[in-house]
Amino acid sequence: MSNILEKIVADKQLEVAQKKQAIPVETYKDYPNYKLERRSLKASLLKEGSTGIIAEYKRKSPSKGIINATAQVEDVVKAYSKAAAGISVLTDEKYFGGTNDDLIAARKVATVPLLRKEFIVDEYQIHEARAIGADLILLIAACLTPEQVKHFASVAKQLELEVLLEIHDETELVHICDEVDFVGVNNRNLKTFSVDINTSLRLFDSIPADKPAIAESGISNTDAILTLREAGFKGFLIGENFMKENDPSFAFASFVESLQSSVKNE
Ligand SMILES: O=C(O)c1ccccc1NCC(=O)[C@H](O)[C@H](O)COP(=O)(O)O
Repeated sequence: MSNILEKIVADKQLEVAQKKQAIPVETYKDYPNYKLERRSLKASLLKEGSTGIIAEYKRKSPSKGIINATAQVEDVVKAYSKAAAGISVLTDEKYFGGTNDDLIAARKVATVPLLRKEFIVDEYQIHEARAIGADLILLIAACLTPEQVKHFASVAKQLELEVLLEIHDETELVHICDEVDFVGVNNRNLKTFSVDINTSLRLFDSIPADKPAIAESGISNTDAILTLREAGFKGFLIGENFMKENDPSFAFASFVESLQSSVKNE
């Protein structure tokens, strides 16, 4: 595990232990969003004409510090909903400046599936994800054993949540199991924070054909999407490229317009 992941995971374990005392897991069934019907990212990604973009609401990050301290979650999520296949909302507060309330607010206005972007280290957080209104969860291979991935993914399935498994390199391919719906390749090296979409391109052939592949991080132009799409990727997780602008909604809309016109001219 990289140093940053080790720190995040250690903090998360502590946070979850405290939360379990404060909010018993059984109480999550009473949350209004627990009862909502779930949306499928798989259906949305595979829909004819999908942009494949999973647009992320991200205030800050370990690699960049503050990215956007003013954009309101409802405004951004409403704009993303117009053309994204899905929306990712970070709920980690310490490192990413997110909260569960961001996801709850996003659920009120989103019309596409919502990914709870969180460092899941305990099945408690999967029940919490459903309670706040997520449609899918992220499992990060670098923080979990293959057995934990299998177990957490089956808990998610019981709760009707889809599962995105994230890998960073070849050594993490062993974490792929039947219970995960998508395999994401994160292009960010967590030791150096450098991003390189060649990581996705290199790993694509090792991803089982029945799991839509999602390229994550460091996507900053439409050419990258065209290259990744050509290689076979169905999804493109993009955060900073939109959130670094004063108006992420406008940045997203312009990006989509440029993507659609390059597709027409192909
Ligand atoms: O973004 C970071 O600095 C980071 C550091 C350590 C662990 C995870 C991190 N990012 C999480 C993500 O996966 C990204 O937010 C997501 O893929 C979007 O990436 P980007 O488009 O580069 O903002």
